Parts: sequence; structure tokens; C-alpha cells
Amino acid sequence: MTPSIVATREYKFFMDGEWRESRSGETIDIHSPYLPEVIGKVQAVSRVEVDEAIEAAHLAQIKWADKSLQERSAYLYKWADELVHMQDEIAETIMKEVGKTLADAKKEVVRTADFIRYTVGEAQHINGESMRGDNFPGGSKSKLAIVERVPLGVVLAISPFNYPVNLSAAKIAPALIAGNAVIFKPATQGALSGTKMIQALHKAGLPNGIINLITGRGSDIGDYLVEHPGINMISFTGGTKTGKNLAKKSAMVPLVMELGGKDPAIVREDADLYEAANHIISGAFSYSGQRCTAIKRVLVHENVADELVKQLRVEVENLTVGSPEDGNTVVPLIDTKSADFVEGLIKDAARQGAEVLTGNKREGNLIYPTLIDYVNTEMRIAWEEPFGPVLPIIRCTSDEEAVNIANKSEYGLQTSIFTRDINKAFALASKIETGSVQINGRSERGPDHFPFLGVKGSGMGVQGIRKSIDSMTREKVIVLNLS
Ligand SMILES: NC(=O)c1ccc[n+]([C@@H]2O[C@H](COP(=O)([O-])OP(=O)(O)OC[C@H]3O[C@@H](n4cnc5c(N)ncnc54)[C@H](O)[C@@H]3O)[C@@H](O)[C@H]2O)c1
Repeated sequence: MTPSIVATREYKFFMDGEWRESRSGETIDIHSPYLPEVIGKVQAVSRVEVDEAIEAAHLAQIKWADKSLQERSAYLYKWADELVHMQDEIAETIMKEVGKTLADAKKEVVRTADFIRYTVGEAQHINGESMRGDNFPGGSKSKLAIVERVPLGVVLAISPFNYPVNLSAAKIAPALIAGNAVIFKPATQGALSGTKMIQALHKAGLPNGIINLITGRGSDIGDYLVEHPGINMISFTGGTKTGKNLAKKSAMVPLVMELGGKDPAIVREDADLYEAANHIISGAFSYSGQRCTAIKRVLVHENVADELVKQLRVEVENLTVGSPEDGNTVVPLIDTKSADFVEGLIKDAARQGAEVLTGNKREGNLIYPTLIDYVNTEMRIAWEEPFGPVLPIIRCTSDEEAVNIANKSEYGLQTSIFTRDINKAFALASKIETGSVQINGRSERGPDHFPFLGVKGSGMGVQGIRKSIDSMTREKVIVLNLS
């Protein structure tokens, strides 16, 4: 096993332009999903320090918003360049911390640099508008409204473990370019990668107080951050349960939430089964299915189910399984609790009569890719999000039945429809209750300038570069009353 490059180094948190140890005197161990040792420690930041960070952010934000867009752009471009310079170091940290292959971790870092650059470009093309009063009956032509977008103040960015750099920067970059300061709370597992990303931003010379990295357990300081009166907007990505709790606790601040999913792949009788199977396999199993937009159930017409299942089974059995260090597709899950949960879903389905075709084997946190046929709607796996390498097949007798089961879910992130009939695809897409519908493709986030959203239990508000900037700014109207 490769020795850890991050050893048990203790990392500081970042506040008001300085790397600091917490006065709490406490640290949190960061474990790897696949290495036996603790790979790093982060500070357990106290509530008083949270107060201090938010105050520093407010003071700094005023000057930051006063800078020209070109000045703010220059810092963000430097940040993107630093990330690219640091890609090997950051990717290795991502691999060890969240168990992603080095190739995928590098892609995540480079995609993040691209994201930042595109965000700057997008912001440079946002303009306000003006309007005259007499467009409305009785309004006066002498009233001229100038409508601009202004920053909200201090944005709280809370990110999940699975894309610890990309999903964090997807909040931080739009917030910063729009003139906000940021309090960034990474997932506990993901905090080392998040820290490296902030080191890159620090190297870019960002003024003090604009970005603040607060580490600590979400369950300890999460509520305190969310309820804090100094927070002006919250951008959250994570599980639905955490998100619902957050929505209840926060008061009168704009929220954007990207939450869990149970994305179905609907395979019609007329689908190209070979194409569908390829998309479904990469959609369901890459990074062990630990993606919000992973395909988490297949709703296939019964007339083609045998053929699809045969193809899926061959492909599932060909997936590489093991350590991310060897470039495997199916890797150990983030922690034991997650592996226990996935195992519980498989056992429940098997107990209730589903046919486990392959997989259903576990070594530590590593769950072998598992394909389960003849799943019915009484089984937990038909509805619950596994965040693991397990794919249930539900056989349907009609399009209507598939759409009904798809829509009955508490989630509404994305749906894939596989068919050769484009008219039918659009007709079904219009009935589907998810943020996006993919026709003949796997569900996925991105390209990053597409709007990205979940409905129902999958979220509220919209991300995607332009939409994220919009969500972190508001309109300001100045009315000129001409004589
Ligand atoms: N829709 C999307 O864009 C998207 C993307 C990635 C992941 N996800 C979802 O995220 C989940 C997996 O990620 P996870 O396990 O890191 O999720 P999680 O909900 O456990 O944690 C997400 C973040 O919330 C923090 N947190 C925990 N308790 C908190 C509290 N009381 N107040 C504020 N913050 C708190 C955590 O520390 C972490 O930073 C899955 O459900 C997945 O579908 C959604």
C-alpha cells in the first residue's frame, strides 16, 4: 500500500487572511475510506471563532464589492492557475480522503479551474437594465429606473464529501466574482481537499477576510452557522435530511439546496439496448455510485427486460473493483456507516424476493457491484438512495407505469429516458417531475453552465454558472425622478 503523503499532518483553519489553530484546542481526525491510518487532522473551530470569521467577512466584503469586476476577475483567474499548478498534490489528497481514482481526482481539479474561468467570463457579460415609468398605465416618463445586480453580503457555502473541490468552488467562485465574502464549511471528509483548494486561493493573494475556511463537524457547528444572523445567503449541497433540517433552521435568507436523488433510467421497448446499457452502467457504478446524479433504479419495459438485464449483468461483472490507487471503478465507500446502509438495502430486497444476479459481497467498506432484478415497489431499494454500487431493476408493463413509479419518488433530481422515438421521448419528458430529463444519456451534472436543479426532496433553487451568480446577487433599483 502506498504510504500516505498527507501522513497525520494537522491542518489549520483559515480566517481573516491567516492560517490558525483553533482556540478550542481540539482537532478532528480525517480517515481514509481505504487506508487504515488517520490521514490528517483539521481544527474543530469554536462558535466564538465562527463569530469572528463572520465579522471579518462582513468588514472585508464592503471593500471587495467596491473593487472593479476586472480586479476581482484577476484574483479568480490566479486561483484557477494555482489549482492547475497544484493539481497533482490536490488530486492525491482527494484520492486518499474520499477514495476517488487519481485520474478522476485530477479531472475534478482541472474541471474546477475551467469552472472558475467560465464564471469570470460569465460575470463579465452580465449587465443591468433601465426602464421608464410610462410603460405602465399612468406611469410617468420622467421616472427612470436603473436596475443593477448587487452582492448579498456573506455567503455560507456548505459542501458534501463526494466532489470536495468542484462542488465547493461551484459555490465559492460565483459568490466571490459577484462581490460577496464567503464562509466555507467543507464536509468533514473532504476538509483536507477543501483546505488545499483554499491554499490555492490564498496563493492568489485574495484580500484578508474574503474567504474563510471553517472546519468542524456539521453536527456541532452546522446549526450555529446556519442560524447565524451574519449569514446573508446559504448555498448547500448534501443529503436531503441535512438539507431539510437546514431549511427549518435558517430564517429569512435565500437558500439554494442541491440534495439527494433517486434518478431513474426509463428504458422503453424501442430503445437501443446496447447504448442504454452502456449509459446505465457508467451512470450507476462510476465512483461506486457515490454521485447525486447516479442512476439509482432502472424502469424497463418487460418485453426487453431480459435482454437488457443480460447485457447489464455482463458489464457489471466486467467492472474493476478495489483500491482507487489502482484506478478501479468500484472503490470502497466513504465510511462503514454508508457500507452498512447499502448492505441493508440489498438484504431487504433479497429477503422480499428480489433476485440478486451478481455482487452482494462485502470486504470492509468495499461493496461489490450488485445488480438486483425483479425489484418491486414494496422494497426499500425501490425508493431509498443507496449512494453505493447497487442497481435495482423494476420491470414495467407500460410507459405510464414507468412514469408513475418515477414520479412517486420523494426525489426529483434527474431522469434518463432511452428510446428511438424522439416524439415519445418529449411526451414522456413533459410528464416527468425532475429538474432535468436526459434523453438517451445518463443523468449527470454539467456541462457546468447548464442550469442544475432538483425538485421535491432533491432541492430548491438553481445552480449552474449563470444561475449561481444570480442566486448570490439581488436586484437593486435606483429610480431617477427627472424634472
Ligand atoms: N444534488 C446535488 O447537487 C448533490 C451533489 C452531491 C451530493 N449530493 C447529496 O449529498 C449526499 C452525500 O453527501 P454527504 O454525505 O456529504 O451529505 P451530508 O448531508 O451528510 O453532509 C453535507 C454537508 O452538510 C454538513 N452538515 C451536517 N450537518 C449539518 C447541519 N446540522 N447544519 C449544516 N451543515 C451540516 C456536513 O458537514 C457536510 O459539509 C447524498 O445524499 C447526495 O445525493 C447532492
